[in-house]
Amino acid sequence: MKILTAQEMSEADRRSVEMGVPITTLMENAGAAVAKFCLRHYANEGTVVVLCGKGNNGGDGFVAARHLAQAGRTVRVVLLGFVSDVKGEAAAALERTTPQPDVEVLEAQSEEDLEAALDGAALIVDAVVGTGFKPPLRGLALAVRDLLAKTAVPVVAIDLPSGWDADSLEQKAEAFRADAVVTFVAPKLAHVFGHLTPGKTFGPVVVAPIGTPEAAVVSQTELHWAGASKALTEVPRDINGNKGKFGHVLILGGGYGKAGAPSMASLAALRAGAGLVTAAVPREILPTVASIAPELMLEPLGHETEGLSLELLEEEKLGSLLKGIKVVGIGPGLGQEGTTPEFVRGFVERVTLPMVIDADALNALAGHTSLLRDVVKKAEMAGKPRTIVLTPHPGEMARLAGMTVKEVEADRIGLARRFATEHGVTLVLKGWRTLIAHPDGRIAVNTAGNPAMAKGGSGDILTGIVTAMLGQHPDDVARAVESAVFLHGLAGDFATLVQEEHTVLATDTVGHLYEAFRSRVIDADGFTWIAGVAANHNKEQG
Ligand SMILES: NC(=O)C1=CN([C@@H]2O[C@H](COP(=O)(O)OP(=O)(O)OC[C@H]3O[C@@H](n4cnc5c(N)ncnc54)[C@H](O)[C@@H]3O)[C@@H](O)[C@H]2O)[C@H](O)CC1
Ligand SMILES: [K+]
Repeated sequence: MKILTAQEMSEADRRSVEMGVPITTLMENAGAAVAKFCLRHYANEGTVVVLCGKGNNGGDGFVAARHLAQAGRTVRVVLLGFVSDVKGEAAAALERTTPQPDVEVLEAQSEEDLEAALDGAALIVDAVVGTGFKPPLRGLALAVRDLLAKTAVPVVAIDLPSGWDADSLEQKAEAFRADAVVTFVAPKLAHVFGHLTPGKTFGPVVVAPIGTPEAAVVSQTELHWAGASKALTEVPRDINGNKGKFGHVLILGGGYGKAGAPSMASLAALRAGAGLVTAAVPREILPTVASIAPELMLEPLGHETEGLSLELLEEEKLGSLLKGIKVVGIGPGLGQEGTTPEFVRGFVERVTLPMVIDADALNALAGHTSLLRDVVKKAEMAGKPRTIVLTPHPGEMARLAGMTVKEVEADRIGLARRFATEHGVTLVLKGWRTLIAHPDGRIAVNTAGNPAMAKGGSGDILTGIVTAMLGQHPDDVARAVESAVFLHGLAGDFATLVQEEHTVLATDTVGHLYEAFRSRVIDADGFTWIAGVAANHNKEQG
């Protein structure tokens, strides 16, 4: 699903009208969608107060109010201003709403009016201002913001929490509080990158289709939202499939005191559907790694203190290590001792299997990234394109790109895109809103996951999941990687529903992977949950 700027959204509306879908229809569908969301998720009795501005966001609010009243809810529309000031489409929507005997319309002129209007509300719908917001927030809207901050009544925002700039990557103090957001057609930048409360992830953000023709939605940014692909998680495993068909994964890593990393990557690969998983680790830690799961197979590598032997790169030895392997995950716990970095570079050069490169294997490539470009080019010329996925955190990215972490964080999108296109690789830049940059320049943004996952081991788990997904879907690299990243985040979100962010361990997320695979981001009403999907599923099941 594309991610749009406010400008692109208004162009989509304009094109939509040209293509024969009038604003009236869009507004009717938008308001109906909001009502549907409220009825399903805030089904409690009690008055719904719909706070409306005078623009089209308010128009959506009038339509929502009508549907809520028709569904039997007590509805109070509170207009910030006079009915006579409402013009155009919004006025028409208000006219379609006011014949409803059950909809009370109040014209609020003061803070006192607002306070009285909110009295006894069981649910508040924020339709004060949407994409038409021009900062700074002014007039009565300021008073509304302060009242919402004080009350515990749930708030559902239409399109955007009022006062939030659709293009802003950072939430400003201006914006209203919201517990859920229903937006339309496609997420805007703020829905994907924004924090509602600084440092805090926030509840459901859903995208409702409102009849805008697909062709009307054009995005220049090449940014899209990375959900788990239904095609990859919903389709049952081939009934005739055997373990070979689902990919034999090799996790190569580990070192003295670093048995945990390859263990966790292997465990995650097993849980993410790989047919077979082999961990190739230094002989000394082999028994420890083996103990993570009896399903795991093991291959001993040489002594770790001198680093991995370059002899392993000899054709015969490599051939025997990689026999039957479909995809390699290299790096977790590998260390940088002695010859190891040189081994990694030789491995990347010689092994043409799809490969996920993480941790110390990434560090081995710092200062040698031209190697990536060269092997990718060479393979392309030979007509056998390579699949290389790098999974750096910002520190590893900084080393790879030869810059500081601060510089990486200042332009994550630009840097990820440049690196991926220049080197012909898929780059998973981890952190708040992990980015997946594809070699063709497209970028997917992951919205699943939470601060519980900012812990050691998380990256190893991700490497295992990405490797396993690639092993199962080697011809669908982009979707396999995006799905893996999303599933990992979602598993973390499910974990925090039963534990606290402080207590969740990386291995705990593996135990919740099944819930991530099971969950659907598109609900029964056709809404796409770009945030809050775990909480929704948990509620439905509970
Ligand atoms: N395809 C779609 O997504 C559709 C979206 N719709 C909805 O329309 C709004 C955008 O409507 P627009 O009329 O352009 O603007 P707003 O209603 O968001 O804002 C105008 C309104 O707000 C007041 N205002 C502006 N800035 C401020 C401020 N700083 N402080 C206080 N008040 C402010 C202004 O005075 C006006 O009264 C979009 O978000 C969707 O919700 C349509 O339904 C069509 C389809
Ligand atoms: K709003």
